[in-house]
Amino acid sequence: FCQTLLQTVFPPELRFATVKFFNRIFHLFSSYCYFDITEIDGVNTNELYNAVQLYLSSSVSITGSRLSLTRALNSSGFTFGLANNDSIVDTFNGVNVLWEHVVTQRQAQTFSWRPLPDEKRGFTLRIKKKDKALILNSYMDYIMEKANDIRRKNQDRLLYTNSRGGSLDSRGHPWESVPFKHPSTFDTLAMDPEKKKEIMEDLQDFANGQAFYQRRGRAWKRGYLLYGPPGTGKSSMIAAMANYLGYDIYDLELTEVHNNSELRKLLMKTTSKSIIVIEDIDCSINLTNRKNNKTGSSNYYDPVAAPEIRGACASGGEEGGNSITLSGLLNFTDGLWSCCGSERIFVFTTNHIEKLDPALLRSGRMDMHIYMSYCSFPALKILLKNYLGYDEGDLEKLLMNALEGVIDKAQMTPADISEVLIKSRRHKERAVNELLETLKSRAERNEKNGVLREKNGDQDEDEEQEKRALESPKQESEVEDNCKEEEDDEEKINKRE
Ligand SMILES: Nc1ncnc2c1ncn2[C@@H]1O[C@H](COP(=O)(O)OP(=O)(O)OP(=O)(O)O)[C@@H](O)[C@H]1O
Ligand SMILES: [Mg+2]
Repeated sequence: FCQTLLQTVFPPELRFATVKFFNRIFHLFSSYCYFDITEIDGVNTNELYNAVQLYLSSSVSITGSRLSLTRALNSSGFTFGLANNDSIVDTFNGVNVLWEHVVTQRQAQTFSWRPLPDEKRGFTLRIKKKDKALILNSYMDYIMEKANDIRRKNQDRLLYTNSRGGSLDSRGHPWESVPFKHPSTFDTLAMDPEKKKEIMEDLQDFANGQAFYQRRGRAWKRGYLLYGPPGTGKSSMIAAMANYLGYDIYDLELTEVHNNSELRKLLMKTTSKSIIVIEDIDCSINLTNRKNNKTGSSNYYDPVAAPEIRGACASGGEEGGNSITLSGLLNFTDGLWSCCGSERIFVFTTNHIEKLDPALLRSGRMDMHIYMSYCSFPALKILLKNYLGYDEGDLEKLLMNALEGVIDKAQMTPADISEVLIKSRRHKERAVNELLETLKSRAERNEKNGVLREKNGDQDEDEEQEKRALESPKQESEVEDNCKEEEDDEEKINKRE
């Protein structure tokens, strides 16, 4: 009766104002203040929410009595979390704070551009008012840092892809991710040890170079262009880089990106400490620069990607403005947008460096051009060690000399060679002999082809010629390097192989 009376006597506005008033009074006398960290902030995913979740997972696992336990698909580890509406006390600089995980059901969905999750999740942080300044100044930074560390250490790194096209998931992410478990490392990568060392040092310099980049007013990013025939380890190199630095990989499928602004959005949603990869860039560039496409396909042309690209060309005309342009791509890597995060590595791969637009190759765009060559003798030694366990002195000198004599002429890729070795890895000696035979026959065939070519005169798609074509952009940038001449020891940038 009283309630009905109240409702009739007090109009809703007045009731609302009364509640607000009492809330005010309560907060005035309360010694605590509260911070809500919701999972979704308007339309964007709140990075802080994920960080808090991860940060708390370490302390929750020890002290919590009711935990949520999750394991991402294909992941090798579990993540503890605070159960719904549960709370935990954390201590920072001697100050106690209380975290509560608040989960409420979302009301029936009103109209929205994209579906929102059914549950509204968030953390509430309760701290004493007197500790507010102390905590906010450093606690949040501490949490972000700690969460990143935990993720890199405990969890698998992630491989992101934009295969969904332009659509976003219910949490507003354009990227889909899976745990990244590629076993390739710099130890397993067969290539010239000196070149390998140079790349590893370059990566290390980059990762430790925050102050260097800051002081020189450069965005903290680095670009690598990997080029060479298929099966020479370009993708393996990217995996090795990610494993070496502990970075996530964003594998950008350009054929799924419809226009420049979509490309920008994708970039904005990448996190720092990541490698952004565009494979087979020559195929993707042809997507819009169709004038350059007249050269047609060649023996390295990716047969899987080809129909897709042709389809994309047919649907998205360059005049319609509905496709990515080269300048859009360059802005992506180099323009103002490329620094909307930090500590990022861009890696482009191509089988045909000569097909790339010079604008992509000019100095400063891709800091290092790395030629992934056919298997050389030092690289072969690494493969023999990795596949058969043979060390430097284990094989007879005569055999090693024979291998050394044919390896360059055979022009076999590390992928070809590992195929031979893996086939008879149970019988090591047989494997080496088979390899020698294969190398010899390949070398012979190449020599014969070479003679044939001299007779025909017009075989333009051969590796020798390609190599020469590959040299030219390199030399060009070397000249630019000399012009720049910043005599600084730290400046190991712009080294070319
Ligand atoms: N340099 C290398 N060291 C060790 N293994 C290699 C190397 N190159 C190739 N391989 C082996 O060959 C396989 C294919 O290599 P990878 O995918 O890295 O070649 P790629 O250069 O990316 O080729 P594509 O141009 O076709 O993409 C790998 O799984 C790896 O086992
Ligand atoms: Mg590859």
